[in-house]
Parts: sequence; C-alpha cells; structure tokens
Amino acid sequence: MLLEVRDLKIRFNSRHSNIEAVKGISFSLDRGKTLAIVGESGSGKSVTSMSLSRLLPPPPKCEVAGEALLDGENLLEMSERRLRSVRGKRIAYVFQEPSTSLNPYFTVGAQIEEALKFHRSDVQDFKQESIGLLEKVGIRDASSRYGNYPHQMSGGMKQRVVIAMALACQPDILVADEPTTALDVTIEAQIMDLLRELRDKEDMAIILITHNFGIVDGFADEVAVMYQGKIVEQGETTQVLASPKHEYTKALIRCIPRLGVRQGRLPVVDYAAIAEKEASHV
Ligand SMILES: Nc1ncnc2c1ncn2[C@@H]1O[C@H](COP(=O)(O)OP(=O)(O)OP(=O)(O)O)[C@@H](O)[C@H]1O
Repeated sequence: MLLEVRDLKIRFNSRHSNIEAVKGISFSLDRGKTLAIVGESGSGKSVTSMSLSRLLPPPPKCEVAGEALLDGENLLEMSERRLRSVRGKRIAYVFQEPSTSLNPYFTVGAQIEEALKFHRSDVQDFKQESIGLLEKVGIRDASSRYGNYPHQMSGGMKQRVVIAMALACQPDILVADEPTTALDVTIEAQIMDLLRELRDKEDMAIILITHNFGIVDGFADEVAVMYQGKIVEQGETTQVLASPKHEYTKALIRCIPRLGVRQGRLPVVDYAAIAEKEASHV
C-alpha cells in the first residue's frame, strides 16, 4: 500500500477555543488509484491532506495524532530534513485558486524551471523540460506560452501550469484540493480529463478533495465522505453512489446537478434531520 492513514486526529488550540477538526479517520491509497474525500466546507478535508506534508501550524497551535504511512514510513514523525524529500516531491498539491500558487512577477516558464531545479537533479535542459511539461498539460504553442506571465493566461490555463509544476517533481501522490472550484463548468471538465489522463500515464495516485459529488463520479475509484471531522461513509465510488447508506451522503448526492433535468431550487442539506437520524442510531 502506498499510503495508509490510521486514526488521524487534528486539533486546533487557541486561547478561546479548541477545535477537533479531524476525529480519528482512517483510509488508504494504492499506486495509480484515486481517492475522493468529499464533504462540505469545514468538514476537515483540507487539513487532512495538509497534515500529510505537515503543512499545518506546529504544536501547541495544532496537534496531530495517529499515523500516516507512506510506503510504511510515518510522515507525522519523520524528521524535518527527511520530510523535505517528500513534500512537493513525493506528495504534490494543486489548490483551488491557481493565482495563489503562481508568482505574478515571474513568467510561468521560470516558475516551472524553479520547481525542476529544486526537485530534479536528472534534468539537463531545464527550458526544454519545462516546455515539455507545458505540452504534457495540454497548453498549445507551449514554447511561446513559456514566456507568458500568469496574468496573460486564462484561469484554466493557469491551473494547467500549476499542474505542470506539480508534475515537475514526478510525485507518487497528487493532492488536488478543489482543483476546479474557481473555474467554469466546461473548463472544469477539461481539467478533470487532464488529471485522469495524467494519472493513467504517470501511474500517479490522486487524492481529490471536493464538496461536489458530481466530479467524483467516473473519476475516483474510492470515496470517503467526511462530515464534522469524521468519515461517515467509505467505499467504491460506484457502490456509494448507487446505494449510499448515510443520510449526509444521500444529501450530497441529491445536490449533484443532473444534465437535462430542470432543477427548481437547489437542494438544501437538512442538517437538523441528519443529526436527528444520527442520534436515533446511537
Ligand atoms: N489554521 C487553522 N487554525 C484554526 N482552525 C483551523 C485552521 N485551519 C482549519 N481550521 C479549522 O479546521 C476545520 C476543518 O477545516 P478544513 O479547511 O479542513 O475544512 P474543509 O472541509 O477542507 O473545508 P474548505 O473546503 O472550506 O477548506 C474548520 O473548522 C476550520 O475552521
């Protein structure tokens, strides 16, 4: 198993409050496979993925417990020095808003080269390799786009550049955290197609973090549904979509817009009803 997360707990402490953001979750991921972590805002998806590269504030502000084994080695206890060979190298991230991952003052080519110089000692011609990466993520006329600044590109193109930067280090795991939320629907489909194609070609595992069950269908092998810091349902995507067990999963699935079906009011997740049903199960 490539990644095995066991009983992960994340807690934020401040003078005024302690938040248990993640309350003991477990999941695993094989090479070349995709796991979607689905849940609404605040359910703990992002902090879960960030904990894998120890991108969260240090204790006492944030306390992380449990295990996250990458090829059997616990990421949560690894020395900072060792972790540097994992962060961005074996685990890379693509976040929601491409502009926050790109520096507006440098060309996209220079930024991809920077990622290559940092992570890849095997590369001889950085410019050529960067242009190759731009081509790989589907940017047409890559050699002239290489000299563009981020503001000269559309949102979809910028997200492709961010994906190229992530690929520069040939990661084992790509964490895509709401990678299409800032993009419109047609571009969303293109970026999801690109991720699917890269996963298959590069034999990379993907952790897709999203609130949108619609993009999980046909993309992820497995899904873990997070609700208030816990995984409430987990399994093969086709299985979960066909027969969801938990009320919260059912509510999220009801929110998927269906092609050709006129949607009246957007379905609303009825949390009071979910809490009531949950309580009656205890
Ligand atoms: N740096 C931080 N300090 C304090 N609390 C935090 C911090 N980061 C996250 N949290 C809290 O942890 C909980 C989980 O946040 P997280 O960002 O993982 O949610 P999410 O499901 O990814 O939602 P979103 O899609 O909005 O990011 C939230 O209650 C959030 O307020």
